[in-house]
Amino acid sequence: MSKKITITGVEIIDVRFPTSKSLDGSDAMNPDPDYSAAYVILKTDSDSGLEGHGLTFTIGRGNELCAAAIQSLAPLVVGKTLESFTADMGAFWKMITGDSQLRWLGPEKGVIHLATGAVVNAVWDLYAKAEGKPLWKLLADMTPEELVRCVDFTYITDAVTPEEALAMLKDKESTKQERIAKLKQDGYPAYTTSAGWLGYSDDKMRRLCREAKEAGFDHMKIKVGSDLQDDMRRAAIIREEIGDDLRLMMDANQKWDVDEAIENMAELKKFNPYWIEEPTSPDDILGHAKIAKAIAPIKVATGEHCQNRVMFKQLMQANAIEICQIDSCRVGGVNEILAILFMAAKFNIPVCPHAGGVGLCEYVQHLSMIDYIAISGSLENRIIEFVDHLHEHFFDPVVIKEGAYMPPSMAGYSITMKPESLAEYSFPNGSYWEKELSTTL
Ligand SMILES: C[C@H](O)[C@@H](O)[C@@H](O)[C@H](O)C(=O)O
Ligand SMILES: [Mg+2]
Repeated sequence: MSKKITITGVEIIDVRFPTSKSLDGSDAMNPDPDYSAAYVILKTDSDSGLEGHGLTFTIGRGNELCAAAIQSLAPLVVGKTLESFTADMGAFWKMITGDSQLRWLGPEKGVIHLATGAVVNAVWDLYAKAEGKPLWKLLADMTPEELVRCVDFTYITDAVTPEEALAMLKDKESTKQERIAKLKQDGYPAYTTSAGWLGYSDDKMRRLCREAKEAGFDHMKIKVGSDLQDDMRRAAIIREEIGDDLRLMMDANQKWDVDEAIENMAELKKFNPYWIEEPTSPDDILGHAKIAKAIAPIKVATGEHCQNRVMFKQLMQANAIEICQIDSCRVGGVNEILAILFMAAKFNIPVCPHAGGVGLCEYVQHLSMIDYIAISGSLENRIIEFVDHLHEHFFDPVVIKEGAYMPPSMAGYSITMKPESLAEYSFPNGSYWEKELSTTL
């Protein structure tokens, strides 16, 4: 970085896509999601017009609360230089989450933390753009010491210490380039949820299963949790389409009580599910542990609603999760994700990020790649979720080849949306919503 870059302002846009109309993204708990983003643009004084973009994902109503919380965080970054942050990214994160009056709203959970995710990710996007590198490469080029310094270890040193994290990174340092070469060659394995949304008709589900298989996917996920008999019927159809060899995952989106989850999985096990995702409340650590014990060898997966690293720590310590589903903007952005990746590597738990939303595929590919390159060093049982919705709105959309994510090459965090998309889908005054709301009034 040559000249210092000052953040001069924050633009916040409430963007909503009407996915509930096609039932894309529908599940047992969320029957009508409108994939939405509280979107942030960090404006700067750079000569080349550099901006940092970030978003946090919601499913529609309430997106304005996240936008308002981002507004509350804005004074913490406006008027500061990017260099003052990148000199110590761990300190930057502590500053953003440490404002005592705003911290009262969490701490580190709920709307304020979703907003933190958007702002922190926008700073990382700006950093990566200023360095001319995709985010995964920016992180991969850091020394072990630099990467460890990005993390706030507060509340997790009983699970992993900075010294242990450093040792993990040093252990993988000499073989990093081999893994980068492998990613460029074969990509990072993915699974698809696109066929499995609950609101889809049987015919559509069958067609999408066939298409996914032809596209090279060998893992698929379906939604369960509305009605057991219907879950069994749909699982049977999917197995008929994909055969016995492909891995099938199930996602209950928090629908069940603990014992109900155990009972229902005793029935659904005949379809040989690889994992059951969010079987119950995301806050019920002991409940997850009970389920995991009862339904083994079916694995318990969770994380898309796990609010911070402290909850992940407890899930891991209690043997309550076997698949860690990080979410790029539910927790406080890249820094906190790194903390979770260190813990997952320590506990030997595969990380399979959550990406069912808008922009989440674009984000999480970078996170899984840095996990493979520098932290866990492994692809074993690791797959990134892929959903085939709304990629056309991004400048640097994901590239999937033969069921795998190819490493992005454009500078930044791949999350920059096209201005015309922002204009059309901003709520409620974008051209799409003006028209839609005037006809529904
Ligand atoms: C409402 C959303 O589409 C969820 O169903 C989705 O995030 C899902 O849980 C997933 O695992 O992708
Ligand atoms: Mg899910």
